[in-house]
Amino acid sequence: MTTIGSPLFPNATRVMLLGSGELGKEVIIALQRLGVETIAVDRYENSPGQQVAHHARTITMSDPAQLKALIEAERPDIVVPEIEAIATQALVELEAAGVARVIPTARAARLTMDREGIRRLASETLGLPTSPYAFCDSLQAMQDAIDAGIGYPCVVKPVMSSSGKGQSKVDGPGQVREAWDYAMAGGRVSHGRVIVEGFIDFDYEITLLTVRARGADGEIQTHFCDPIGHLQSAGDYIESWQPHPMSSVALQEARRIAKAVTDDLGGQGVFGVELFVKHDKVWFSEVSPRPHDTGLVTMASQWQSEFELHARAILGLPVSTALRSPGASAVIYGGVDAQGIAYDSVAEALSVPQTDLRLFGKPESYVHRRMGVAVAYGDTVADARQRAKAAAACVKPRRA
Ligand SMILES: Nc1ncnc2c1ncn2[C@@H]1O[C@H](COP(=O)(O)OP(=O)(O)OP(=O)(O)O)[C@@H](O)[C@H]1O
Ligand SMILES: NCC(=O)N[C@@H]1O[C@H](COP(=O)([O-])[O-])[C@@H](O)[C@H]1O
Ligand SMILES: [Mg+2]
Repeated sequence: MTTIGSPLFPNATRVMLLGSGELGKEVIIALQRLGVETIAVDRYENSPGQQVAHHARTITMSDPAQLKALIEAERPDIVVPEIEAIATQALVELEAAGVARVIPTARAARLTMDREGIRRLASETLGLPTSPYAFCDSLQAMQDAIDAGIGYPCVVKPVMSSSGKGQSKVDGPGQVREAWDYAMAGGRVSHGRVIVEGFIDFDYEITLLTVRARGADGEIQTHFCDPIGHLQSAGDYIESWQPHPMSSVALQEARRIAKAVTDDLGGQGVFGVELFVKHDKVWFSEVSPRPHDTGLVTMASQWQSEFELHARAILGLPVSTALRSPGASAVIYGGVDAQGIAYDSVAEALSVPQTDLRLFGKPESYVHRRMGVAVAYGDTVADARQRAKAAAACVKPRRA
């Protein structure tokens, strides 16, 4: 039996989001619709989620002392990591001490915040197919790893980064130093360590949203959403669509890999399992133990979006991953470096039939910061993609 209290009363069911960007904002809205009291935490004030939560807190989430102090003071029933750059070791300790229930588990948050943790688990412990890789602490070590077998082209990424920050493709020896310097400057938390991966020449890549939720019998069940196809530019997603067609062999393999990883990580909630596919061969790339940016499309394509699924799964409620319609999403970048920007031509965007917009309300725009997204549904994926792109292209962010 799941009981939910009343927000702002002593019996409230209180959920704390660690990271409150565009993804957390939607999780918070989903939780609030179920009567949950929400606490949005982020590294800066007036983050998207903080604008809609009952409570807003701003701390350095990568500082274990600050994170512990906040969780001990607030004592939420559930703690939901939303971004990688968190002092996850503090979460492990708080969970072990019975102070916090972390989604999906503190160990999953710790392993996935660092590319090394999740890559070694997937490849070396679970034996899943991945690109060849090496972890390196210096430019020389990276050059040696490339020469010793990773080869060219390869991809260099800080061990702690997301949305392509600090990531670059290296086509030959002349680009190695540049890739190292870019990685050092681009991580979310500077660590001086990178992963260098052999480049996989895939036909397409997908996110397989995988939900671990309790069934009526109280046992954890694994549910798969339809595969989400996506396009990336500079390591960051620009378009996604659902469903992405796959051969039954590749789909079965994708589900096998997703199940193996999520079974090991455990807990309850949504996972975004990123996979590369060529013919019937599937490689594991990485996994988010939380809703995924490419999954924004599910706001148009599923009966229960990935955010609603996450809210339900963590509260122990039933879930359905059923598709409602083919759908697509297209990203709106800031285009300018400025605070308090304005968005022109919103009506034109929404005059594209079967579309919707999310303007995240981030207080500060950068040229390449994701500030909004257009979502669309259609008779086919091609139709939905065309609508989402048309709507996104209408929106014109500018200096106020
Ligand atoms: N080894 C590889 N071979 C080919 N393409 C790659 C490889 N690694 C990464 N990419 C491309 O770069 C994209 C981003 O890589 P990755 O997911 O590792 O970065 P990220 O910073 O974690 O991004 P996000 O936070 O958006 O998931 C991938 O979706 C893929 O398109
Ligand atoms: N790929 C991970 C991802 O999309 N994460 C989303 O972006 C936010 C950070 O955005 P910001 O860098 O613009 O503050 C995070 O809080 C999360 O919502
Ligand atoms: Mg990724």
